[in-house]
Amino acid sequence: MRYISTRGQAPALDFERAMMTGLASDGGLYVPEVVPVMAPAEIAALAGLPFEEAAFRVMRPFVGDSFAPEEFRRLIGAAYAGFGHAARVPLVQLGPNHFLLELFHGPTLAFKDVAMQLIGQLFQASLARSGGRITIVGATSGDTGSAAIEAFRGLKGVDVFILYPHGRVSEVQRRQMTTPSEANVHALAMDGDFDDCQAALKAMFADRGFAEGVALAGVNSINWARVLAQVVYYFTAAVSLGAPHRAVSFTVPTGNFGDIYAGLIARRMGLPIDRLVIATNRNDILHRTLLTGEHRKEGVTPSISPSMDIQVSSNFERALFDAYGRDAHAVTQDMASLRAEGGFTVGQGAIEQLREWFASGRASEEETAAAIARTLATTGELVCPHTAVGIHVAEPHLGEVPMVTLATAHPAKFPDAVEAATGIRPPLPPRMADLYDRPERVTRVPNDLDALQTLIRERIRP
Ligand SMILES: Cc1ncc(COP(=O)(O)O)c(C=O)c1O
Ligand SMILES: N[C@@H](CCOP(=O)(O)O)C(=O)O
Repeated sequence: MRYISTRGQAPALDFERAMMTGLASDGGLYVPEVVPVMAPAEIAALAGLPFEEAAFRVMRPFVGDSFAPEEFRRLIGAAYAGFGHAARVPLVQLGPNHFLLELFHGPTLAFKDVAMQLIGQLFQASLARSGGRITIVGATSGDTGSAAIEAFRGLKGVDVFILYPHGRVSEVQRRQMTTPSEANVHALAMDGDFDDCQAALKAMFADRGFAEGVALAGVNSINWARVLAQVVYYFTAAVSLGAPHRAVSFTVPTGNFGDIYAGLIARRMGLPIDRLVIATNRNDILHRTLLTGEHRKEGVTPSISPSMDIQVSSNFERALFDAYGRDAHAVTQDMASLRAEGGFTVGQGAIEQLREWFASGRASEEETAAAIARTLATTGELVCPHTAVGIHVAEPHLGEVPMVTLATAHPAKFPDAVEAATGIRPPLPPRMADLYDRPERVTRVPNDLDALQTLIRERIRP
């Protein structure tokens, strides 16, 4: 299995090298040259399997020779052993044909753990083979950072630097990133918003001297392995609702577009997904793009679903590449316009294709809060604000086909928003009960590439 860049200039790589490389050297994102298809019988055979075995079967064709089957099985087992639910990603019924897919039973209480725990295992296995060391730099609006720190804290041969927008993550998210005491963890509170953090990260990859000098690695969803691990739960959820004999729809709270792109891959692999609905908060560039065909960023506006306060959605590039019929030149031009002019018009054929693949909607702040309150009143479920965005957007699509809304974080990560909407302050799980007592360790950093690179060079350990 080979991976190619959406910009067409970087060398094609195998799974392991694409994973360890992160962003392609031409600035593009790696995608599989060919998406493997699962036959209906293979999909049906996933029913009733433990999550780990289903994960192995869904991901295995993408991995090629990078990991031997038994090693890959063992790494998957280790990744999910610490999840707090036997099903790993359980489905909960909200209404007659509406289900929540709870993706927050991992160690840091957000869906990012599902992929990050696996990536941690895969990176360790790869580094043990090569004997190398790496510098992970991640950009986060709150959840990727804590998941990455949890997956890589204390590991030999790895330093992990996390850039988060100062003052724009929840207190729980911040403390999850600033309280780990391991010397290889570096929480950096940057002036700016998430888009600035992600732009700084991409600029570090573009500076090949820096990237090679520090052995830069990325664990955001720019990394194909992140997307791949997220494909799995579309299969497990759909199969438990009757796929492949019956189609299932999904609504996905969306920011950086990694999670919903994983859904597109699942559909392309043969999973009968009817609607794939993008749910955005007030930072609604993706919804506007589908409505108007204009992909134009406005400033990021803080919201009560802060992890989705994103206007430059990295993985949209992967969807565009596919929508343009894999025309790397068209993607490269659009990305240049996004950088230079703040936006571009999606080509006519491509926008029609995207509208065929995705539906979309947005939730205002009031609608998000109302969805939290309404869900509690009608179902007894307390949901996080990101999940509430999904529920609000999913509701008009409810009908004959079962709808699965992705519950992307635990409500206790966002206690202020949940309490404001319901009067209930969700408690942290007992293992995190002392989070507010642990000392914090964080460095304030400017939005300045040179300063960031200097700090990283000085901090990395041999
Ligand atoms: C809790 C939560 N929900 C939804 C999202 C959106 O996911 P994605 O970036 O894959 O679109 C994120 C992060 O972006 C998140 O942390
Ligand atoms: N919401 C994310 C933003 C980064 O997303 P990623 O999937 O590209 O890592 C976060 O919580 O950091």
